[in-house]
Formats: sequence, structure tokens, C-alpha cells
Amino acid sequence: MLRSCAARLRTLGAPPARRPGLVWRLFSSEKVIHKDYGLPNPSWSKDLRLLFDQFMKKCEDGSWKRLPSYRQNPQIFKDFQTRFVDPRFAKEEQMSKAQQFTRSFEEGLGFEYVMFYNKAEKRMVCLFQSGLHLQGVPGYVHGGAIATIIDVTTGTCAIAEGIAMTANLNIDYKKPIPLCSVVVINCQITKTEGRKLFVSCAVQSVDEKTLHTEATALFIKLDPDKRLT
Ligand SMILES: CCCCC/C=C\C/C=C\CCCCCCCC(=O)SCCNC(=O)CCNC(=O)[C@H](O)C(C)(C)COP(=O)(O)OP(=O)(O)OC[C@H]1O[C@@H](n2cnc3c(N)ncnc32)[C@H](O)[C@@H]1OP(=O)(O)O
Repeated sequence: MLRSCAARLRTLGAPPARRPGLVWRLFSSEKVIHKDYGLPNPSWSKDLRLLFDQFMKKCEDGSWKRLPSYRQNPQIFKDFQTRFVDPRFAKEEQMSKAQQFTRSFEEGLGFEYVMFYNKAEKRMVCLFQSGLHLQGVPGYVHGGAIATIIDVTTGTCAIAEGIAMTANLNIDYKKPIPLCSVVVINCQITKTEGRKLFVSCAVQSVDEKTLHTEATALFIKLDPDKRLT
């Protein structure tokens, strides 16, 4: 498994394939191309590509939607920044350089993933391939990296309902995740109580035979009249 990961990484010197990105126009003549990281790249294994294709098929009837994914703060957070980020701690110039943690690694070395959302079922599926720089004990993914991708998947599921932050995250690590393997992270909103969103999550192997991790999370929708700090 490790060897096949290394072999894939050797191909990364090749020029990146052209892939669609989001174009944000700042001024009429100025364009910034934002690369969509939720699309296949040369580091993706056969498993990840096969699952990606299966889920893209599920998108054809509109029940599932692939979520694009960018390094910079997504547009949905622009309002968050204005309302909740204290300019004393985060200067505008710094904020323009801020990156989503999970997208800040070199291609193939960190978190390679794509998420699919089913609005009717309030369900999010993340297809996740861990890179060599996410190692914890030798040959396995670090527990903090697993917590991170669970937080991001459950968080994105919650944020689909409105801007929210993690208040609580409980994780049961049942079986270690081999480094460079692909796992399927399945989560769903199970209950909503006022501003509280309860999300359950399971991390399974591609063949669904191994349950690696289970988690529950509580997200709180932010009150626009309350400061965070
Ligand atoms: C398909 C479309 C998708 C669109 C998605 C698009 C883009 C997504 C792109 C990127 C997604 C990135 C996802 C990132 C996810 C990562 C999330 C994080 O990591 S957040 C960082 C970690 N969290 C924090 O730092 C939060 C710190 N805590 C707080 O700031 C506050 O506690 C709070 C969570 C904001 C809540 O504070 P608030 O004052 O608003 O609430 P209250 O305290 O009044 O509580 C309300 C209610 O909740 C109960 N509560 C609060 N905390 C807990 C807890 N820990 N456990 C249990 N219950 C809790 C509290 O008792 C109140 O209950 P009640 O009303 O019944 O009294």
C-alpha cells in the first residue's frame, strides 16, 4: 500500500492536468482562478477514482451534488468574516492569505478528498485518501488527521443548514486507517433543536467490511447578535 502511494507521488512532477476552476472577477480586467480541489488529480488512487465516478453517476438525477472545494475561504464565509472575525486578531492582509487547513498540503501528501451532499437526506459523504504526511504511528493515519477530516465533513453537513461551529466532537477509533488507503466517511444530521445540530458519522473501508471510526458531533448555529471572542 505504501509503495503504491509512493509510485503515485512520483508522477506528481508532471504538469497538472487542466481542470475547471472557479473564476472570481475582482475588477472587470482582473481575474483570479481558484482551483477546485474536489476533482481527480494524479495522486488519486484507483479506489478513489472508482468511487468518485460512482458518486458522479448518483449526481445525474440531482439527488446528490458534488461540492467544489477551494484553498481560500469559501464565499459562504465572507459574511462570517465581517460579522465574527475581530480585525484586532486577523488583519485583512493576513486573512487574504489564509487557507483551509485540509487544502494546505502539497498534492497527494495530505488530505485528498471530495464531498457529495444529499440535501433531502441531510447527508454528506466524503471520499478520503490520506497522504504520507498524515502519518501517526508508522503506516497508519494520525488520530488528529482523522478528527480533522471528520470535523470538516460533519461541519460541512451542518453548515449546509447555516453558519455553525463545532461545540462538541466525540470520536471512537475502532480500527486504524492504513496510510494512503481510501475510506468513505458517511455523516448525517440526526436531530435539530433550535440552534443545535446533531450529526452522526461513520468511517468505513471501501469494501464496507471495516468500520474504522464512529463519531458524533454537535454544531451550534451562530447567533448573529453574539460575539465569538
Ligand atoms: C451543501 C452546501 C454546503 C455548504 C458548505 C460550504 C462550504 C463549506 C466549506 C468549508 C467547511 C469547513 C468546515 C469546517 C468545520 C470546522 C469547524 C470548526 O472546526 S469550528 C472550530 C472549533 N470550534 C470552536 O472553536 C467553537 C468554540 N465555541 C464557541 O465559540 C461557542 O461555544 C459556540 C459553539 C459558538 C456556541 O456559543 P453560543 O453562545 O452561540 O451558544 P450557547 O453557549 O448559548 O449554547 C447554545 C445551546 O447549545 C448548548 N451547547 C453549547 N455548547 C455545548 C456543548 N459543548 N455541549 C453541549 N451543549 C452545548 C448550550 O447548552 C445551549 O443549549 P440550550 O439552548 O438548550 O440552553
